[in-house]
Amino acid sequence: MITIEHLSKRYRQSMAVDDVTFTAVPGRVTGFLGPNGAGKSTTLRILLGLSSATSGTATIGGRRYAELRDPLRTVGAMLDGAGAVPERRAVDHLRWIAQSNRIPRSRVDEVLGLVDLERARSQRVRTFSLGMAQRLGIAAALLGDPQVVVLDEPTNGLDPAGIRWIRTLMREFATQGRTVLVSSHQMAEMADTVDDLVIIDRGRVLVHGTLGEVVAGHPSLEDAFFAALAAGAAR
Ligand SMILES: Nc1ncnc2c1ncn2[C@@H]1O[C@H](COP(=O)(O)OP(=O)(O)OP(=O)(O)O)[C@@H](O)[C@H]1O
Repeated sequence: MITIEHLSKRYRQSMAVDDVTFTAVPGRVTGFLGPNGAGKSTTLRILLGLSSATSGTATIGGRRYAELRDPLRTVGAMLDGAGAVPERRAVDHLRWIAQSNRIPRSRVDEVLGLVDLERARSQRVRTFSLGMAQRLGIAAALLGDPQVVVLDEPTNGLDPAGIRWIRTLMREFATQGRTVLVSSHQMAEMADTVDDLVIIDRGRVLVHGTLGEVVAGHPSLEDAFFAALAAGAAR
């Protein structure tokens, strides 16, 4: 379970994240939806120990990232695509992460299979298409077989087949009882993918509920989203 409580992050005069509170629970896909600059990545970076909070907490299973005994086996994350050295071969990228986290080498072959990259395993990352790089990023996130999966805009730049693949994968994770938190600014994709939804704008949570609750009373998620943004701006 992911718990964000009264989380704030100030950059000089502006609040990138402003008193954000929500949870993402096991067995469900939680969408984190907001326009550019809303504070999604900042929240996720704090959750993953890559940035510090000004105040409040972000925990995974009740612990801050820095307090996790075995982080990669607890939470798998993909931020900014593969995040691999371009000259490295895909398999070596994964082996390096596995080795530095005491994960058996055999798991590298397993995750390459899970993301359907076996045939590209010896290819250098710089030759990868965007979709392949996203798959490699997901493979790295899955190395520790974590119960919590965090994906920051995983479908950015993907073709419809890639989007469908990621959607199916997230659904599988949830069915397996994992907690899935996925950020996006694409509404159609969220409407097809998530169980629960958090809408954020200008660092503040505007709506948090099940997809049905958020859309209720609106013709579509897109309408609900813009209504939430307008109501937030008027506050
Ligand atoms: N290192 C930084 N220094 C100063 N301001 C920052 C920094 N990182 C983010 N910000 C600001 O914080 C706000 C939130 O940014 P963030 O990247 O979290 O948004 P986002 O919702 O992930 O947007 P996007 O969909 O464009 O990725 C923005 O106004 C951004 O300019």
